[in-house]
Amino acid sequence: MAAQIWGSEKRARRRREISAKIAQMPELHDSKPLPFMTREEKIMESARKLTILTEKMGQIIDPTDPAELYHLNNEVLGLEGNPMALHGVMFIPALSAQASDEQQAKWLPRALRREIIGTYAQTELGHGTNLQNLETTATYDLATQEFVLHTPQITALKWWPGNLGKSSNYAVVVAHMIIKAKNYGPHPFMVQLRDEKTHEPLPGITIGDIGPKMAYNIVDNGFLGFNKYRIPRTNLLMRHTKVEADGTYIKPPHAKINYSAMVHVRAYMLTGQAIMLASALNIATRYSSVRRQGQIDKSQPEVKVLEYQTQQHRLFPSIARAYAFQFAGAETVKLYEHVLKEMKSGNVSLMADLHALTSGLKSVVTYQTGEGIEQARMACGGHGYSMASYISEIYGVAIGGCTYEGENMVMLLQLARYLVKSAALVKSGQSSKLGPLVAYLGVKSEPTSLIDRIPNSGFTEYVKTFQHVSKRQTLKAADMFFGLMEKGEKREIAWNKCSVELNRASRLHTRLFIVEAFVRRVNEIADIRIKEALTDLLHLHVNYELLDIASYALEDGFLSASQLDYIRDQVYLYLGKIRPNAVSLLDSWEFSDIELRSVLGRRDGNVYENLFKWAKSSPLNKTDVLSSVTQYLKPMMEKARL
Ligand SMILES: CCCCCCCCCCCCCCCCCC(=O)SCCNC(=O)CCNC(=O)[C@H](O)C(C)(C)COP(=O)(O)OP(=O)(O)OC[C@H]1O[C@@H](n2cnc3c(N)ncnc32)[C@H](O)[C@@H]1OP(=O)(O)O
Ligand SMILES: Cc1cc2nc3c(=O)[nH]c(=O)nc-3n(C[C@H](O)[C@H](O)[C@H](O)COP(=O)(O)OP(=O)(O)OC[C@H]3O[C@@H](n4cnc5c(N)ncnc54)[C@H](O)[C@@H]3O)c2cc1C
Repeated sequence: MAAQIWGSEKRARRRREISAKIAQMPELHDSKPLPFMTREEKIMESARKLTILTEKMGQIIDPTDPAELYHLNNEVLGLEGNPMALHGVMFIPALSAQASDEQQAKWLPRALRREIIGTYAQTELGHGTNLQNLETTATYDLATQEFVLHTPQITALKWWPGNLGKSSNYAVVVAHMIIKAKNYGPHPFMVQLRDEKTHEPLPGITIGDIGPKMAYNIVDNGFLGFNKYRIPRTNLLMRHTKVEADGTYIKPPHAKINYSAMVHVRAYMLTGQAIMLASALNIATRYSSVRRQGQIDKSQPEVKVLEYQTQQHRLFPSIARAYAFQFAGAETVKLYEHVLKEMKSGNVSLMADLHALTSGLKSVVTYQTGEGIEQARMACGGHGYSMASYISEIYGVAIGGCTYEGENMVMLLQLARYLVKSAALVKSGQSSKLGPLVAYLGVKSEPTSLIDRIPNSGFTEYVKTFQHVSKRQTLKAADMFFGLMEKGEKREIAWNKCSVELNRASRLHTRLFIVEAFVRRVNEIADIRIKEALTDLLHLHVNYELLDIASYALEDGFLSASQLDYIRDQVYLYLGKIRPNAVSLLDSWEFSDIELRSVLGRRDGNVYENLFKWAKSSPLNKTDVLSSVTQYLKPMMEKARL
């Protein structure tokens, strides 16, 4: 199963080897539980491990393999981030996709050797979503052949970029490019922020940390201001766009090609989210098979809480989602790598499809991951609320994904643009022009679902039902939009008035893609036992998801009330079937105890003893009487006694 999850037997084996090596290297372990450290201590601890890793990485992993790097990162540095998180996630990808060959030769080897640390600085205090209204300017000075970066007012301060505050000395900065008073829109520039020897900010740069966040606090998300700060013309990233010495602007082959670093993260973050969901579920499911509370049959001893159907219903559908996200994520990464290769050689024809797909997926996957992790926390009762479970940190980090790389509602609306265009093709009889991801919009569906009549259809009837609801909602939302425009409403006003319905269409379309990705993967599996276990999970997935969106299929009678009862029964049936495999389905992800950082989720199940040990190690327990008591509470009580 691990081979299915991680892509191949070799990958699964390599992960095991890497974990085993790390287990033997105490210098790479947390020196004490992270929840007991202050933010400064955590940042220091992370930097300590990061530098050891830089020295020893080659002994542990193949540093050119992103999957091995990611695993090493999760084991040693963990989810809370590290001082170079954005260096790998966005700075290097931005340079790789947007810098010319000459620029790459100059900067990439230095970045890869970690001679310099970089980040991606785009969002500002006043604007993150609406990139067209970013306020930082890069004005071309023809006389000196330099760009002058400037922060005209407080809202133009860069705000949020990870590791910008304290760690990075370079950044890819996105600013409006102005040449001879003409604004060419946001463009990426390579900018040195700090002196390479002293690490002091360079003159003209104001920089710092934005303060603690809900989670992810090892990362120094930062602010950055420019006071007429000059950089050479050749620091504009010039793979696709060029500015010549005389100020001539050569436009890129696609207007949004500069957005590629964002698309990169949107594509890669899906499997990252799947891992976080599976981690939280691994903790909750293991604990649920240790925790005994109450009896189902009063004549019997207390049961493991995992025996309760409500507990299974809370956890198992999310197990199925974690697998579904991992499989859909793997497909998306493959597509992304293909499109990136095409883009580099000038073929931009697939960019719109990739943008639509990743916009929908990042939104649905991050939202459902958040839901699943929160349910996992509640499934652990009181101990889930303790940082000893570590679920709250996983939750905090995961839900950051609902916001970063494009706020979820906004990204769903990006997909909706694509769906509405596709609907227009269907309505004008041009369905043959639909791309493969939306081809179903042009196919006539049956009047009713056959789900309960062809139970061994290999999920075909389920896929058809998802297609039906997605198609119907897309055409309905598009009709609403076109109808408003026909009545004389301006395009943007009409769009806003339909946006809830449009986003519903985007979610349904994306959920269909996820279901199909899961079906595709299960169909490919040769090993009978693995196929059987995943088929059970897929049964739970399609029935649970369909129940969740049933109103769309009931509205037009595509599903009947009795079919709904059938679907519900299937959910209960598969909860029971999955129960014996539940712990194994998560253990198959092979997270080590080092990586999970959870007392509740320990592999050996020795929870209570270790919870007590953990509590005793709380810094508050170093003394029996705290100074807050001697200074305030004790005098108060004494005064009251007088
Ligand atoms: C190996 C294992 C690995 C596992 C790895 C796991 C790694 C993950 C780790 C995660 C840690 C992450 C740390 C955090 C990083 C956060 C970094 C950030 O947030 S950085 C900051 C992130 N910030 C954000 O994400 C900001 C969000 N905002 C935006 O992206 C944009 O403003 C916008 C897209 C909303 C609109 O843009 P705007 O320019 O106003 O455009 P219009 O709306 O006017 O549409 C015009 C046309 O353009 C089209 N089009 C648009 N984009 C694209 C595209 N990319 N392409 C193609 N086309 C695109 C669009 O479809 C439309 O087409 P049509 O319909 O006309 O045909
Ligand atoms: C953990 C974290 C890490 C980050 N790292 C980076 C980084 O490394 N580099 C970087 O540059 N940035 C980074 N960001 C910033 C992030 O990319 C932005 O916060 C994000 O893109 C959302 O933009 P915003 O903050 O402007 O939200 P807003 O756009 O202000 O969103 C507020 C509300 O307005 C709604 N809204 C906005 N526009 C529309 C619209 N057109 N239609 C409908 N609703 C709309 C949204 O849906 C939301 O409900 C990070 C953020 C976080 C939380």
